[in-house]
Amino acid sequence: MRIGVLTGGGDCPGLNAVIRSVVRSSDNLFGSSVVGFRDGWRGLLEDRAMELDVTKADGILTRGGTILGSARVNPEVFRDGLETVRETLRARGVDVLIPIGGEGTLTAASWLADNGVPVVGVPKTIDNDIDGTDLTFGFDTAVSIATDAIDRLHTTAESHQRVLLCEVMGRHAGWIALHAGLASGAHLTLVPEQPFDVDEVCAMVSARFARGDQHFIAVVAEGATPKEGSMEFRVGGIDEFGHRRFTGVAQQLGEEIERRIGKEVRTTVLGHVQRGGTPTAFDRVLATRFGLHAAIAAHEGRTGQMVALRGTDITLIPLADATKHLKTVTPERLAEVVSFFG
Ligand SMILES: Nc1ncnc2c1ncn2[C@@H]1O[C@H](COP(=O)(O)OP(=O)(O)OP(=O)(O)O)[C@@H](O)[C@H]1O
Ligand SMILES: O=P(O)(O)OC[C@H]1O[C@](O)(CO)[C@@H](O)[C@@H]1O
Ligand SMILES: [Mg+2]
Repeated sequence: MRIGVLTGGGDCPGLNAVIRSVVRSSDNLFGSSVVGFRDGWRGLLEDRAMELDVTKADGILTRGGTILGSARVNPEVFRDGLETVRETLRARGVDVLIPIGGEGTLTAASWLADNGVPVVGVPKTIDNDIDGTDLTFGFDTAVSIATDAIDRLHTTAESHQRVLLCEVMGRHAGWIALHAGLASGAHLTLVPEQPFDVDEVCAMVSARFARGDQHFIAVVAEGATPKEGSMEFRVGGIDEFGHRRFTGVAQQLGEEIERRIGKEVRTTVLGHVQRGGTPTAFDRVLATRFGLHAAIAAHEGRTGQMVALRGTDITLIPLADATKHLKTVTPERLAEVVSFFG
């Protein structure tokens, strides 16, 4: 058999570990060859093929990023290219394609499956917002990086009796903010799932300083927004790939806090630091297991599916089910944080 593999959407620590695992297990268990397609779906539209073998996959387990490159392609352009995709796969002799990506890549994979292309999806994203899997690889790494950064912000904020806002990634889901906030003992966590009230934020800051505390740390997910009418908020429209353009919610909130209560605020935006570099041991293991089980599913003809972590087991779920909804932070999980720091 011949397997195709590509990485789509934003990169994520652990992508190379999946690629290595697909290559090794296809070779060792089934004697199959693997071809990679560079730069996400663009690789299939433009036949950017790259032969992969055990030697090429050597030493990439610990490397961040993706040796195949990644890209975003306008969804309409991709759908218009269905015949080209089929032709590329036929010409390269691919029996089953393994796309590794976030909700967009997996939605495209599900659509390909509906159109008769054999695929087995692998979920990736630091945002941890793919439904049907308990976790995605990359999330643990991103939370570790954010936690380390916030730990450091605590001491400098204390020294200057400042309010420090740390903006972390999380387009639609606040999982990184929630976990990094809990792990680092932040005083407030703002997530996209629950618009914040600036009056309440200012009241919390004032109350903390009034009782003699020396600093205030808030973790703000990049996708968080103020409640309607709560403050003036600059929005950035939609980019060519259908994603909201962010305009720096933490910076805007910081300016508003300074204006309202006169506390000195500093903002740190962690950005792509959260996505770069080597994956944690946890993410290496999860990515490796996903790659192995995706290769096995492909060889068993169990296509139209996505590998998923359920408890400690790797299972398969239909791509159509996994891409119906995003997995967002539940009110119960948010309540845990509020009850702790309130
Ligand atoms: N509804 C769709 N139909 C067809 N193709 C799609 C669809 N949604 C996304 N895609 C394709 O999948 C690509 C990757 O999607 P997207 O940019 O959302 O990244 P992702 O895989 O969700 O990863 P990230 O977590 O970084 O967002 C898109 O650039 C587009 O080519
Ligand atoms: O690297 P880009 O294309 O700016 O994408 C950033 C987005 O990708 C993610 O890292 C993963 O979905 C989000 O957290 C973030 O909003
Ligand atoms: Mg996406």
